[in-house]
Amino acid sequence: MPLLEIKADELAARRLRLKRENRKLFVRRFLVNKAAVTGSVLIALVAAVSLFAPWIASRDPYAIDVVNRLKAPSAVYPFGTDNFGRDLLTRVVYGTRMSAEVGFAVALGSSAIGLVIGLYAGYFKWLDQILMRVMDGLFAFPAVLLAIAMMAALGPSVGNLILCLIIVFVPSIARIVRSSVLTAKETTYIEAMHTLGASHNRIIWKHILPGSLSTLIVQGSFIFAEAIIVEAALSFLGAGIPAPTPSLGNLLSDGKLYIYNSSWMTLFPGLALVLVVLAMNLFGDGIRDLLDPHARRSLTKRLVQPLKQRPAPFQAGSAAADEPLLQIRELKTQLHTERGRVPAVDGVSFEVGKGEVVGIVGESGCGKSATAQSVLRLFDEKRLAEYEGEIRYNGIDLLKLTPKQMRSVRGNEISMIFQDPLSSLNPVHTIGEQIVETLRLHRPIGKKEAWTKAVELLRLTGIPAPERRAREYPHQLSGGMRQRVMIAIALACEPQLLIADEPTTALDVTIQAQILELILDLNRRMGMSVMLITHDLGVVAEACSRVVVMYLGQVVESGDVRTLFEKPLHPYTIGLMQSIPRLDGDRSQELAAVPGSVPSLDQLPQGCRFAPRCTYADDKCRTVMPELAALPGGDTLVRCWHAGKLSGMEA
Ligand SMILES: Nc1ncnc2c1ncn2[C@@H]1O[C@H](COP(=O)(O)OP(=O)(O)OP(=O)(O)O)[C@@H](O)[C@H]1O
Repeated sequence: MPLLEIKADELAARRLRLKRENRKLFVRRFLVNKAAVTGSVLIALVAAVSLFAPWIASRDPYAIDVVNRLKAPSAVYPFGTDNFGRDLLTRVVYGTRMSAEVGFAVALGSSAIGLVIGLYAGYFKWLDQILMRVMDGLFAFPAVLLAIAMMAALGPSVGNLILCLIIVFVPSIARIVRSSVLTAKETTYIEAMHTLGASHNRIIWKHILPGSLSTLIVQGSFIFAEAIIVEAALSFLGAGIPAPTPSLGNLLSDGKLYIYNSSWMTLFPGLALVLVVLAMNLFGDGIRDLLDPHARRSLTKRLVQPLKQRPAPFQAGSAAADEPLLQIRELKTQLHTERGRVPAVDGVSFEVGKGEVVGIVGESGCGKSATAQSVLRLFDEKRLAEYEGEIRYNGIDLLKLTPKQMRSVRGNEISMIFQDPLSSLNPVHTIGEQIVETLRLHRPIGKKEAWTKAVELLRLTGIPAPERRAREYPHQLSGGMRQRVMIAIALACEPQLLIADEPTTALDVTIQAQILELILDLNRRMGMSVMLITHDLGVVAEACSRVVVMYLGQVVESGDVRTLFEKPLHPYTIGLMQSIPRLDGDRSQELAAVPGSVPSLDQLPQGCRFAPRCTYADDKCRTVMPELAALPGGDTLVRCWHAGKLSGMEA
């Protein structure tokens, strides 16, 4: 039976039904949001006035009629006339249209430019320094003052006004978008997208942008309102739209001299200004609530066009059948941190065979995750990390691949799952969309087929009602379910190697056992190799055939699980084993923990790294670093001067 069973017709019908339900739900939520409804009604009114201006006000907005100057509102002139006898209703209608056009153009222009600047400045640190300093410079000037200065230089015209206002408002959009990018960048789901092989541009536009959209739309609508106010202020001061073109600012400016005797000249343009600004502000507030990613449904799909680009394919090598799938040789990963250059991984060597489960153990900070991240080259190679050594995957050294080739390895050949499934999933995309994304990133398949596969993958990982779950967002699922989803995403492209970095740590005990069983079951059924990173030696004993014990960036002991657990040779492994609670142990006795704690990487001891915590340490240990080597007649590799002596002792 094929792994992913397809029931396309049934799924398509359900999908259509769910789409309709989503739409209905959005409309219902919109209708109960008073601010959004009132704002939208007012905007519709302004839009109608702007579009149908010639029909609403049939008089010529420029026609001077001195005989009828300064006429009070009446049946003939509902808003009265101005100092040139022009019909004020007509001028307010055309003025509103002009102001709305300026507001719309400025909101659109500044949002588009500010969005691009904010996205790239937030994502690339080096660009941030340049772009944000320029933005800060512009932001330091009060909006009106900056606009006046630019208009004075360019000269008054509608086009120049729009250009100046776009420049004035770009910094506020850029700053807001940038800060939402900085927050998004911290989340593990963006890291997870790197592990799945997504390019920077794809991550920015597909995964970070949706999270910034609600902020952008809200801010855009406020800028619409603010641009109209600044336009009015500039025109009022004679530095905006040149007279006699009607704009709300010009009308207020015209009325200021007659405010005491002909107050209608300022009253009606003033009311129109309040109406437009209020409409945009109410709309912005309402939309902010509706677009909250935790409350909304499938809006992102409509707002974001999927990007089509795919990473260049990685030509998998063909290692001999008996050769290990992954061979790590003398891997060194130096990280440039605030504490200086530190060796997070320091000469690590081990192998993962085809279909094998290898455990990596050690206390927190021993370099387990750093080793895993190095295999997928997840550290930023421009600023943070330098790699040395070899990481041979199917005979090909991953350290020699280009970034593009590396992207096609991640999520495709080698997948990774993390300990916190919630932060590894994108909150603004449904579960199904995220699996489809991974599939389409590496496989030339259509959306429909990818969706069917996504549902089957969810079924494979034991998620009940997978069709419904695929439509849900990460926050709607329990921790165990989310980890199953992460596994489904990791398995989407049927990788040959799964790196599971403490996949059960964030889950409760019964769920931990289920997730572990699921990983092992998939390993057995799909023949997929697994690199299992854990603190839990019990899990290693149960699940792995070989184990690698790490301490301070180095392998201190590695070998066959049974042999190593029966006769651990390194004092650190012995310490770790003694700290495991035993059912047959004496419960009145405290569990022995390894004394002391893992030192920081910038304070590495001389000689054996474990010496300061080791009860067997002597002068030689404290001065000369032991090599990782097997004892005569043994297979287990150990890095200890006293291993020979310890091999004769009981653990
Ligand atoms: N991005 C990073 N920047 C700076 N230092 C880092 C980074 N990632 C890891 N390190 C450092 O590398 C060392 C090893 O960390 P690593 O996360 O690999 O440990 P670990 O054994 O996986 O621990 P844990 O079980 O807590 O995840 C630590 O000293 C850590 O501070």
